[in-house]
Amino acid sequence: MSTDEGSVWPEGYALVTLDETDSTMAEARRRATGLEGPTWILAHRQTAGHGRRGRAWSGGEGNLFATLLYNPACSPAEAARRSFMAANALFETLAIYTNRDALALKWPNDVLLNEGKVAGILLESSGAGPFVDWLTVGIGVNLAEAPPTDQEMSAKPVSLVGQGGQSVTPEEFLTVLATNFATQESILERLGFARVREEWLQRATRVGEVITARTGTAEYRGVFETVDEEGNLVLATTEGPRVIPAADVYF
Ligand SMILES: O=C(O)CCCC[C@@H]1SC[C@@H]2NC(=O)N[C@@H]21
Repeated sequence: MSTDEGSVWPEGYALVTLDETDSTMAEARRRATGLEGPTWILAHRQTAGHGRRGRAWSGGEGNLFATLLYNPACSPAEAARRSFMAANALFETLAIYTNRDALALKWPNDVLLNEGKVAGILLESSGAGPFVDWLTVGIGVNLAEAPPTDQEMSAKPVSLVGQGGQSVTPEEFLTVLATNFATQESILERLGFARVREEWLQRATRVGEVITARTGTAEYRGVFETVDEEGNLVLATTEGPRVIPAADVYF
């Protein structure tokens, strides 16, 4: 498939486009049983979009609401590291439509534009054994408008257009994003997670600076040392190094 702007849809990936759904995550879950191959689900509107930690994810038509459903044939821990690949793919895609120096990645899986949150990533998987049965990589990008928020956010929402970026349709954006994500899969296959991590760290914000990580039950403040081989946040705190698997980060 090729779009008006000339981008080519990646081989081996199916695309389902919906005018409206509750959430592309829920839509993917419903389609997981009969899954024949990697499938991107794109919706123009969501009535019950959600983000990490059960937060609502809203936004009007013109923004991107998409989920990739596939079986990566790996353990749950390896599946979870796909969020770094999604972040790298998002960074590369957004860099086509705006100044790449204004973009940065924020652990664990936000993309910042001029320090505001322009995109979020949500992973869900299923499987009782050593391998996942399926993985969903949900991606929301504020292409056209930043949703209003009354929730506590660690970075205020911004939109691509609102920050002076080019106007792009969700279809065109997803075509480039899907291609960039497929490239990340082949980097993982050929060079391993170490290479994905290296790319992510080059684009990460606040490495070497003092940040705060809130886990829901505890708060840690320290220097953002790195992200380890498992994708954990590593903070140097006054009590020594602290390895954090999941948290919200505040600057
Ligand atoms: O930053 C976050 O909390 C993650 C946001 C993920 C939002 C996307 S929009 C497409 C997909 N469908 C959903 O309901 N959520 C994800």
